Amino acid sequence: MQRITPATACGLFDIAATRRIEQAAAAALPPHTLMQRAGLAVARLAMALAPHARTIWIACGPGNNGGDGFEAAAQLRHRGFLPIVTFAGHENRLPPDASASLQRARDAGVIFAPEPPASCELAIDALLGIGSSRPPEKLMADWLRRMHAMAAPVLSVDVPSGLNADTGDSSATPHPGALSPRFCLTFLTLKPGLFTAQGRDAAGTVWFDDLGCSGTGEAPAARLAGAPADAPRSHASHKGSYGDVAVIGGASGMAGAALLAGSAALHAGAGRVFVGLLDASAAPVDLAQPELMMRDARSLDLSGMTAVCGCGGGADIRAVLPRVLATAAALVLDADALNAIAVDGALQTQLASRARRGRPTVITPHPLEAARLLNCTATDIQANRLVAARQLASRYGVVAVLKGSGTVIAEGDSTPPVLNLTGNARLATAGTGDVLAGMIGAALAAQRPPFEAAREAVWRHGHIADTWPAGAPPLTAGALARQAHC
Ligand SMILES: NC(=O)C1=CN([C@@H]2O[C@H](COP(=O)(O)OP(=O)(O)OC[C@H]3O[C@@H](n4cnc5c(N)ncnc54)[C@H](O)[C@@H]3O)[C@@H](O)[C@H]2O)[C@@H](O)CC1
Ligand SMILES: [K+]
Repeated sequence: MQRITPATACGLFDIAATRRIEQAAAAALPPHTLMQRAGLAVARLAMALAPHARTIWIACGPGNNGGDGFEAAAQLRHRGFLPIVTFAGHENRLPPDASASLQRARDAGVIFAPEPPASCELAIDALLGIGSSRPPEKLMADWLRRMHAMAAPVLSVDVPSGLNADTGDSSATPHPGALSPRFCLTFLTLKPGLFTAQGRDAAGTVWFDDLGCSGTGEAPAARLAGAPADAPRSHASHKGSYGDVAVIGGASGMAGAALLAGSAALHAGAGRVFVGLLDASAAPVDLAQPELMMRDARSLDLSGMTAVCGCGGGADIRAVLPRVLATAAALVLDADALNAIAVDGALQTQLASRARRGRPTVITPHPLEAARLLNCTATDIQANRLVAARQLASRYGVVAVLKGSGTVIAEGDSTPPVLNLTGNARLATAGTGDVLAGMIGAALAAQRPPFEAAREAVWRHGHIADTWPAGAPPLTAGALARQAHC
């Protein structure tokens, strides 16, 4: 059993692949073995999470996920615990494995109750796993609501009930805000839906058990990003070794966004950083950051530079975009640049032509910006973030960074997208997106391949928030930018 952390780098498998892996594993083992292993693993984690629990409530559903719950109940009872099982199903319609486990729970003396206990020290959600086919209703929905209203930790078996294991969508399922601590023990494969959209909030800390069935010929649907390797600088390097970044943005009243991106690029290690402001009346120097070379946006020669375009650009960014798209050696497009491209077919054609000319581009939309670029709604984007990121990447010939809980980084169709696990709600403050754009710009300027540049910068950006000291003042975008080297 392994706890998944932001440093974990491994493949994620969709439901169809997981089913094939499960069938192959079950065929190679004596009957009922997988479910016994799954139940034992649940019982072990339950005992570790609540070693002194008097009451453990296990809510079991009508399929094999419920079977894992019965099996865990039997194992816990054998070890002296007093699990209380509530069963939302019909005994005579259970699949064979689950039916055998129900009998084992009865034989072990497990208590079956018609109603959940009023309180417990641990609740185990074994209602629905990868066989969930519609939002939980009536009894199941009621039990889930009660479970998440309790202060006790919740341990989800395989998948939080009602969560789509492929997409992380659980918009119709009662998984209310962060009340109780959440854990999820998932089997055989790690599923992408545990790590993006509503998946992270619903699952909490994820544990993985391969049930002794390691090794698979299946192709992953996505991968976890994992921590980037350190990149030591050679002694003989100089500022030219790390490239030039030009931030283009900062229309009237919005210079701060461009300065934040510039500061982030600087602290992330760019050799030189120019800030080309769209507001011609802006101050000629940033006294707090004199390293930033302030220019008029229209005067910069971008042919040897990485441009970071759009931060605080407002409507004025439209006028400079044709030249930026045509001339920037490498490019990060954010915010207002993305909004301008979304409504302009000529700019879209120009963007797509960059890939054919061998000029790398990374785009960093949040879900609403992504929706504008794909001509759909933010709800559509959130319903399948992996697919949306892939569509962005292939339609525009770019590396797409779809921001949000479980940021997705996608590149074309040949590479599986990557899901990033760093970051937290501290980043939900103005300017943090500008900082990310600047960090990606610095990595591109240092000649990192675009997919790697995006993956590494996204990981580091979130890691700063994850390691921000608990008692320290709130994380601001300026402070985030100053930590961009971490
Ligand atoms: N078969 C095996 O040997 C193993 C199965 N495993 C477990 O089995 C799970 C998959 O089992 P199943 O394929 O039986 O699927 P589930 O147990 O996830 O659920 C399928 C059942 O729930 C019903 N259902 C779906 N959505 C519902 C809803 N909203 N309201 C009410 N009923 C609903 C379906 O009609 C079906 O009866 C995995 O997630 C995992 O927990 C693991 O124990 C590994 C081994
Ligand atoms: K479950």
